[in-house]
Amino acid sequence: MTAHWRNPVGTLLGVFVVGVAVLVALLLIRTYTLAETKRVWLDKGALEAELTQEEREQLLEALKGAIRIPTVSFSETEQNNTALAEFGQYIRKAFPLVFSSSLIQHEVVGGYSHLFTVRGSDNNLQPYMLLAHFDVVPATPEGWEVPPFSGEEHNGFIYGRGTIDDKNCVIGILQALEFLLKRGYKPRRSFYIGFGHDEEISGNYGAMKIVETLQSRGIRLSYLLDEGFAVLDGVIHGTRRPVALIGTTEKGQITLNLSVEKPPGHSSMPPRQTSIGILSEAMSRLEKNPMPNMFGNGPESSTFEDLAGEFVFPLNIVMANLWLFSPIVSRIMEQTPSGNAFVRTTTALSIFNAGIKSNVIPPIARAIVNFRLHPAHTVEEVLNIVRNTIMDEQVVLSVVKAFDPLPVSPYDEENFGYQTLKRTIHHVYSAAPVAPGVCVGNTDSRHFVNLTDSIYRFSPIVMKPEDLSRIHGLNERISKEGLEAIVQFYYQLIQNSDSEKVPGPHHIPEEL
Ligand SMILES: CCCCCCCC/C=C\CCCCCCCC(=O)NCC(=O)O
Ligand SMILES: [Zn+2]
Ligand SMILES: [Zn+2]
Repeated sequence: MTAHWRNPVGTLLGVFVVGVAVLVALLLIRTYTLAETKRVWLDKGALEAELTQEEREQLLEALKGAIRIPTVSFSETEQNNTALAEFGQYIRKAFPLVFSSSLIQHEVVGGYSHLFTVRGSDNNLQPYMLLAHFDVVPATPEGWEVPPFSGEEHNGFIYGRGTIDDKNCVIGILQALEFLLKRGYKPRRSFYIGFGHDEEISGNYGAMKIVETLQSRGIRLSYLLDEGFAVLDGVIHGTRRPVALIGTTEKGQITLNLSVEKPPGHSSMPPRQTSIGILSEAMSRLEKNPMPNMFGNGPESSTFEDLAGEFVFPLNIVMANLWLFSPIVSRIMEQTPSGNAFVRTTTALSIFNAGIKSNVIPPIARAIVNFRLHPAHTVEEVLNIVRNTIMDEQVVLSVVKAFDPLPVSPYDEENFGYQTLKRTIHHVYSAAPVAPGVCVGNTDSRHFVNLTDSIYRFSPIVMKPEDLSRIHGLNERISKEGLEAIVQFYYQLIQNSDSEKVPGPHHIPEEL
């Protein structure tokens, strides 16, 4: 037996090797234990919508007609009101059974928004709500393969502003309900449908008025589903198959106005710095000094832990052991715009206006910066960081809009809304694994926090990496199959929501 003090290096090496072996064993045990507990369970959904060819055509035309109505929200104060009113007339014609059913009460709220009350047979079941919006952000033809308000079909896709955000959901919900009514469906659980007309600017005159209407009637909701995340195919690097993220919370927001005022004058005798130069430097400092990486300080960690088993080796080990690997993961995440949005408060310089004439020193320069707050940040904290980054008294800050990150909705096995969504996603999207996540964009659902604690942001669409830039960007589109899947999803969700029990892995679905 060799005395250890005679060979200390060998002893140290032996201890090191054993230590590494133990660590790897622990990592593997945790990885596969976590994966096992998150095993996807299959569940037969409710009755499928077996669409006839004529119904398929009807659905396509319904979306195309909706896209052709330019319901644009140009700015916080300017909308195409004529188009908003026209859209209301359009859906009345396109969905006659919905608008004539004795089970459904329809109201116009806030001038242009729509509220449907669908009466169920069992008053003991707490109602739920499906939310969407039909206003869209502006789009000019430059860069589009087809004109953005033509609704044209191209290579199996319908193109147009609103095909992802969010007229696809408006039409999908109405078409699913129209088909259900056509097949004699009568709901057990009452539900509400809300379509906002100003989501892209505030929701203050649409969604907020819907909230006030429901609150005045003493309504509490079992759960609420709005637009948001999606079935992500290849978006999360390293996942073996499409994964569905349900937004159980959403980031906060600050829309900040920055301005610099300086005396005007002749451009032939310019000052050392004009208002444009001063403001440009301030904006550049904000852009060059991103907010701190907060990965691991919010609910985003549970997204990856829940999905650990869906990652390829060795990422599955990494994601199951974020206690050890989160510094590496957070660095990788911040390399893409979508991943970066997941790990920090983002800073977007979105508007810059200045100057009145080429030979006049600009009297004022104005800009807008749009921040989306990570769940671990507050409005006050971010404004302090902004002030300390700009460090220039000449730059005047004024907050246009601000709200803290939203509360995290429950997503445990006992929550009816989350589990019913999960069950429906599994059925319609070939058992895609489901995980909770922080929705990086904002939605009208944030106004409903006093009506339910179970608010979920999920659009029933499949998104690939190249689709993310289509949202508010160029060539927004949806495939014909994708549109049918949307109808299928809501058709199933409405039926699944009739259950009085929280669906579990072995739940026997109700037959229509
Ligand atoms: C692990 C990294 C995952 C990152 C996944 C990002 C996937 C993004 C998928 C969908 C985009 C979310 C958009 C949410 C809806 C936004 C609606 C809207 O435009 N609201 C107005 C606004 O936010 O200003
Ligand atoms: Zn939008
Ligand atoms: Zn939207």
